[in-house]
Amino acid sequence: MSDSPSPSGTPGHPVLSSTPLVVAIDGPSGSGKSSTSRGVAARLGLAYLDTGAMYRAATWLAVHEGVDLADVDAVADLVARAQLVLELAPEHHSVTIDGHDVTTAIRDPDVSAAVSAVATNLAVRADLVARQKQVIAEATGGIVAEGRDITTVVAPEAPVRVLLVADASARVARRHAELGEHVDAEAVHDQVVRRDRDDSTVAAFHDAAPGVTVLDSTELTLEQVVDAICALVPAAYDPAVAR
Ligand SMILES: Nc1ncnc2c1ncn2[C@@H]1O[C@H](COP(=O)(O)OP(=O)(O)OP(=O)(O)O)[C@@H](O)[C@H]1O
Ligand SMILES: Nc1ccn([C@H]2C[C@H](O)[C@@H](COP(=O)(O)O)O2)c(=O)n1
Repeated sequence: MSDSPSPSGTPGHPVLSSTPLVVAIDGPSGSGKSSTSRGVAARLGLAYLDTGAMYRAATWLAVHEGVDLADVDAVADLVARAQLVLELAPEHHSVTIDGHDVTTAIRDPDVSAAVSAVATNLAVRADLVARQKQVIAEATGGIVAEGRDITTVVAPEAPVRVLLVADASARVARRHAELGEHVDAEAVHDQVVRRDRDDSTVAAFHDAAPGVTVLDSTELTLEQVVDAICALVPAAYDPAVAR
């Protein structure tokens, strides 16, 4: 609980912030960003923005339209013209691009294997970052946004910024458990380790920027991670959840 008097409050009774709460969560693949972000959003009654889903949807569209992912201009032009709609409720966050519901399809292994080619397309990044900023600015009830560059590029002024990390072995094991033991171990390793290496060429998500809280989830349960992030919320936003 804040003990410094706010402009018109008194010690211990802060004036609730009039600006919507933004929680920014970055981290490598398999660190638990999506699960954690959905949990924090549900607990705090906030919207939820999965920016990775936007890059995945853009990738799905390019593949669906038969565009060569190496043709960066063609991909950027296609994405710029695309209508991308995300449902922002944490419990059902659908993704639609140009009228196609791709909520499930964007999680397919072929999309996971190809998405870095689109995520490292700088013109696509500029386009999707602008859209992400607009979604956050329009989230009048507050929002949790997760990805790789939220704490540094998309929402660097967010009052709560977290870099969620975990040991590579834990991240690979979690993703393998999620996909099923039948999935080839090499493919899982590629989805986690190789993709992070590619992604880190355009977004700095291995080291925390100044003011960003690093949270290592390796030895924590999902619930413990959600608790730890909710505890970072300044009292000015909601004393009930800042305890
Ligand atoms: N703290 C945790 N302990 C154990 N398992 C976890 C924890 N956090 C998340 N998981 C599980 O690990 C798997 C990956 O989590 P999640 O998809 O949230 O990671 P992510 O960082 O969003 O990955 P990506 O960026 O690749 O989408 C899921 O099955 C999830 O339930
Ligand atoms: N803000 C973001 C979010 C995601 N990406 C990249 C990283 C992955 O290659 C891909 C999909 O993300 P995931 O769904 O696995 O979190 O998009 C990015 O570069 N910036």
